[in-house]
Amino acid sequence: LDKLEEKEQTPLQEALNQLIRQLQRKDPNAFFSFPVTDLIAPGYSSVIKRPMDFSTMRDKVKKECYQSLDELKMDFRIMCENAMIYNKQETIYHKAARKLLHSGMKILSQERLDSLKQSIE
Ligand SMILES: COc1ccc(OC)c(-c2cc(C(C)=O)n3cccnc23)c1
Repeated sequence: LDKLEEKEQTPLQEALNQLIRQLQRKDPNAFFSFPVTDLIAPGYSSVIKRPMDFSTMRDKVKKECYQSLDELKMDFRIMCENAMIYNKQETIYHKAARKLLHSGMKILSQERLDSLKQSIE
């Protein structure tokens, strides 16, 4: 297919996109929607070696970079931990990241992922 023709989503891609939608609802300020730039966060790229955000996750789903649901969980954890490393504890970003990580780990619990995996096989 050339670039313009949409490819059919695999069951794994559908499950991944559904999880990302559920996780993004826990980020109402959209602090995690797009990559953090050095413009809005001075020195960010020299502190954070593995940047991650929801738009990058969506791109990775589209490019079939994720081979499992657990790989999405790893990127989600990295995204939240990055914010808790770069931003000091008292900042809104650090607090938002801790809260997002907590609620996200429920959405990505082993039980939830195991039952989703059953439905994908
Ligand atoms: C104030 O509105 C926005 C809008 C988008 C943002 O990141 C995509 C952020 C943002 C997001 C972050 C994070 C996630 O560390 N951040 C850190 C320092 C300064 N700004 C941010 C803030």
